[in-house]
Amino acid sequence: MTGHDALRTRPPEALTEEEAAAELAALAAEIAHHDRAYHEKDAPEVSDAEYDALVRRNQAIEGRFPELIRGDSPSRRVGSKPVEGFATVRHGVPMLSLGNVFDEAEFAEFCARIRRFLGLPAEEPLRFVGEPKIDGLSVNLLYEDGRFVRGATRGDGTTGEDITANLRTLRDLPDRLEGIAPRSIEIRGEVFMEKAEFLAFNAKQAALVEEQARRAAAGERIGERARVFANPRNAAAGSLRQLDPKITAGRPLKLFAYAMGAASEAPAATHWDWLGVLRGWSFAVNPLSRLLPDAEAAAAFQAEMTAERAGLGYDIDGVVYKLDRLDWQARLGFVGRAPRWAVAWKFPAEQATTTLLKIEIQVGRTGALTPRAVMQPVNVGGVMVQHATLHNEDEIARKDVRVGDTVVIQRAGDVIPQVVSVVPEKRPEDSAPFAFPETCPACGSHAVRPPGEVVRRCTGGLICPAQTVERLKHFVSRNAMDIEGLGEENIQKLYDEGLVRSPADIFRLSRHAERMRGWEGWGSRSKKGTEESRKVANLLAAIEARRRPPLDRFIFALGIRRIGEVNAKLLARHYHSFAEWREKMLAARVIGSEAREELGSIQGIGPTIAEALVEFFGEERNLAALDDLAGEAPPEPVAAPAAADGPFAGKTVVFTGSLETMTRDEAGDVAERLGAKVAKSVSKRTDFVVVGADAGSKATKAAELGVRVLTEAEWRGMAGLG
Ligand SMILES: NC(=O)c1ccc[n+]([C@@H]2O[C@H](COP(=O)([O-])OP(=O)(O)OC[C@H]3O[C@@H](n4cnc5c(N)ncnc54)[C@H](O)[C@@H]3O)[C@@H](O)[C@H]2O)c1
Ligand SMILES: [Zn+2]
Repeated sequence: MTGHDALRTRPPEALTEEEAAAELAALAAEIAHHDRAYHEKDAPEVSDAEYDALVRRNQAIEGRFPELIRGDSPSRRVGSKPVEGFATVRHGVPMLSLGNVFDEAEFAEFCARIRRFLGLPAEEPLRFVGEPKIDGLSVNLLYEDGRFVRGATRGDGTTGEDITANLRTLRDLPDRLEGIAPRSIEIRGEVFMEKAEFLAFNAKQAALVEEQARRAAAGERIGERARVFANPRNAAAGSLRQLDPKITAGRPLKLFAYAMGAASEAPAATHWDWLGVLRGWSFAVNPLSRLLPDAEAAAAFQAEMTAERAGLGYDIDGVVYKLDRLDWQARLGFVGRAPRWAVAWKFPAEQATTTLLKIEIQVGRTGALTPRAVMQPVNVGGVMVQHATLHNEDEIARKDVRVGDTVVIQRAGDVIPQVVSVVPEKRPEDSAPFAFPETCPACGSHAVRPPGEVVRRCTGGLICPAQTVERLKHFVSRNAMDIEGLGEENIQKLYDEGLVRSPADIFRLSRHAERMRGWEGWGSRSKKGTEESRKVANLLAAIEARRRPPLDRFIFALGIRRIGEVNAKLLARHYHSFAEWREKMLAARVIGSEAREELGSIQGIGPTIAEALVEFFGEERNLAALDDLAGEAPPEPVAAPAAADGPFAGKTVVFTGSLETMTRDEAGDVAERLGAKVAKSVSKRTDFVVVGADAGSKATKAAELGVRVLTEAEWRGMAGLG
């Protein structure tokens, strides 16, 4: 705990003016940081409950020391600045935030303030409209002469991001207002994602992330990175703020309309009637919204929504209460960043304490080890919870979570429950810090964690059951062994039937031909001579055709971390035969060995790639599977690149400086394919030096030695890259 956190637990009355000023400064910085993470990056670092606690602490201190309120106080700001890449839109009327209340007493205070301001007697009932507060992204929709002309995010409240094209992809957004519409009107509402849609969408994103991680590990270049979102709100915001509206169109977004901004004429006198007008214009209005005759009805509605919350299709974090009379709203106006006439009555964060029974380690399809808490089942806000995420090894250490601990878990809008903290006073005496396993629970192979990465991974790629199917799919894929007819579905079937457990098994399938013909769709109930009855024969023939794979494809097919096609080629060309490669890799396991140095000296093979190879060969069981495979499908040595004719055939080329259109490794690969040798340093035997930006001494040396120097454009031209 930092000294600052310690201060925070003291009531504001107990602070000196100096302490209060210091804490306000720290809070301003911290809240601004979280605002950026949440609003600009859609990637919050703390839960909403934790964030709200900071905001309330700030309010409490400001309430006690009003003269210390800072110019950049979080109580004066809304959201965050629009991000770059979007045009900005100035809202006709600012889009603000909402004040919060957490219980009946605070709600009563809110009502009392309204009465005081309007000079209403205590008997005068306050009529409200209650609307579930969906956790989404508010948008401002401008209609002119009944046509949708522009849509924007809230941004910092005054200016937002222009997301018109993205909004047009929403099915819930009418392009035209039917019937009579004002000349100009701003309509406001919430864009959100339903829970089930969010889960399905995020699962797809998670698979994409894994896939990209695997491809990146294999040395492939990845375009835009996929990401998983912390909650539906961030997913909706991230989806809506895409520079490419086609991406938005593919996301399951919904819209509920609920407010009015600037308008050339007022279409209603009460908020409730206004919702009716919106419905008439065929906007979706939340059907749970309700007209509440007085504060007691509001409190009853709050209780009702608290009970119904868990069963709703979308996340809500409270209920918004708006004074129904628009003339009163106009008189009340705004204070700071929120209207005086509306408030968000938030639900308490859904937390519960229970006992941690076990920390389970799950192995993902790419070998990632992820920890999961198994707990004594407990009711959290109406839902029974037994599992919670522990994120990763570092998180467990940071929170010092131990088996047997009493833990606080939370479902604060987030769909996957999290372990927030442990209750140290309740820790059993004999407890020990959790030791994250260094072997894979699925296969027993070493699990390693490369420096700088948070994820520990199983190295038993070829034998780990958790990874087998994915590995096998990669093994047979087009750029690897390229076995026709052995797609993902068939691999899965062969795996499920127990016929294929390792790559070598594929080459032993002919032994099971009879059995395979018995499977439905594989030739059983089909007439002789049909496509289906030939399926098994075709498949076995396709496998036979790959029994002597070229070494580079063979190496790539193994799915070793960081060994993509390019690196596999480099290795195959360098070591020439399988036997040589295997022997040198085994020898390279020793740090400082000659073989290790040789590996490191190959142009294009850096230390992380060398490390990945050594890791793979360091696992005895990988070696057994590899030898088994090489016995069934012995790889063909790779001939030195054909000395084609052309400007680079048989020449020695050096690349220096940074190229704009490709990495040096990629350029080297191209040059080799054209029959050139790629060298690292310039000598008299060098034929060409290709110079990129910031080229250093090599360019100078080339000039001294009279070696021909090429610009990147000249090199591309000569290499036929256009
Ligand atoms: N975890 C973090 O790091 C982090 C950071 C910043 C903000 N937050 C969260 O964001 C929220 C605070 O941000 P805020 O300024 O948007 O305020 P707010 O969420 O308290 O209230 C304003 C917002 O409520 C939404 N809303 C939903 N239904 C509505 C309805 N029927 N009528 C009117 N508005 C409705 C609108 O989007 C509006 O902009 C809090 O929930 C906070 O916890 C979290
Ligand atoms: Zn494993």
